[in-house]
Amino acid sequence: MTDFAATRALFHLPPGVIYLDGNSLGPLPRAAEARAAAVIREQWGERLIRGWNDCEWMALPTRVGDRIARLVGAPAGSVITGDTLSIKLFQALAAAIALRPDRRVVLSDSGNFPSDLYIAQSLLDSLGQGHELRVVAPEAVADAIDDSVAVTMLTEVDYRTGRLHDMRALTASAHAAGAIALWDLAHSAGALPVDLAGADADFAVGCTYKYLNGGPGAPAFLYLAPRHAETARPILSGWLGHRAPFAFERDYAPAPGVERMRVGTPPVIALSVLDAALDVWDGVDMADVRAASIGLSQRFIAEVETRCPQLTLTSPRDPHARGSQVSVAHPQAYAVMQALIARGVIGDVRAPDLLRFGFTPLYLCEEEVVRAVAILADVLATGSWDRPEHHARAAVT
Ligand SMILES: Cc1ncc(COP(=O)(O)O)c(C=O)c1O
Ligand SMILES: Nc1c(O)cccc1C(=O)C[C@H](N)C(=O)O
Repeated sequence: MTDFAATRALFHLPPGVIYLDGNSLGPLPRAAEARAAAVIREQWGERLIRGWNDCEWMALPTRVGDRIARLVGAPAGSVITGDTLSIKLFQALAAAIALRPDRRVVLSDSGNFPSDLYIAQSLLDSLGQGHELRVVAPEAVADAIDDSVAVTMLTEVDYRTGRLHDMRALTASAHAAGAIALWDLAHSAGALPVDLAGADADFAVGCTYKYLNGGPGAPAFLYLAPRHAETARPILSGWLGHRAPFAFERDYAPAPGVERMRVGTPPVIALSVLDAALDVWDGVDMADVRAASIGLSQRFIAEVETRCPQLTLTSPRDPHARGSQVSVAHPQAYAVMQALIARGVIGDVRAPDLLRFGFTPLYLCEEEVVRAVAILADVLATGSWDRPEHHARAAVT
């Protein structure tokens, strides 16, 4: 049984804050702070360039990848870390398309994160071979998979509503139609059990700054199914994806397995911080996390529906049909959220009208959820959100 009081003690949480935004940016694991200082002072500071060998910096992308693999149901040696999610998505999609050279359609849905759709469209345009990005409603994905589809490119958990796709069923449908299945796990990794191998996914990508608590801009990850490991073509063929980077050969030859999806120099400090952040997961059972997260989000919904008649639930009511976040609509969502944040309850908003809250049992308990909704109810009932300072828009939301 996971000891959530013990995991909570591993985080620095600012006093007076109830943090319901770990689905966007996880809080600081104490070990990450110590590791950052040690890597900067002792490794970079003292070892200088010798750190590449003495501190095994070059192995970080795979070593950290293996730790993430355990959390997303992937075998060791199938996950690489580095770059950003947008870059890893580009690489995975390009490699997936190349595995189906006779097909021209990439299928996605309108709930996908815009960056994924932008990246896909720009990649398809650059190929100049008449590829089409077909975007359907999330509920229409299953029926839209046919033998024109080269790749299904889906984000398992919708960033706005938390709606959860059935990864196993949709991957099976994609394969039955001869397509490749690519999954974005940005809102899944560390939020709920993911079984990439069991679902038979071909590619997956994800970020580590949300539920994996790797810090702002933390490196992304990419999963390559072992069956494609020797055939997938890395499109951003950087030198560190070469089979022998320090041979400095004129021509590119891919490294074995997922290592070919490396691009350039690993972000050593960021990967070290992420490595330390992942210590939190030692001894954590993802099934326990899921059960606790459902408990928190169900309690949140029940409290909101009892105390906040001004809000409308926009997430699936069935906890098994959503990830670890809940959104509710209010016409003045932005100002309401600013008023809430001013009272110490941090969530976020997504335009035009969604208040979004993430549930992270590693450091959040039910009493805080109840208290957060009491404050939200007060903000709504008193109209304290309707002050000029709460309407002033920040650049990043
Ligand atoms: C589903 C999804 N895909 C892609 C991204 C973009 O990731 P990044 O900005 O790290 O490249 C995000 C979040 O920003 C996301 O939620
Ligand atoms: N990646 C982000 C950033 O650099 C700044 C602010 C927010 C983010 C996010 O992660 C957005 C996020 N993917 C979302 O679910 O909306």
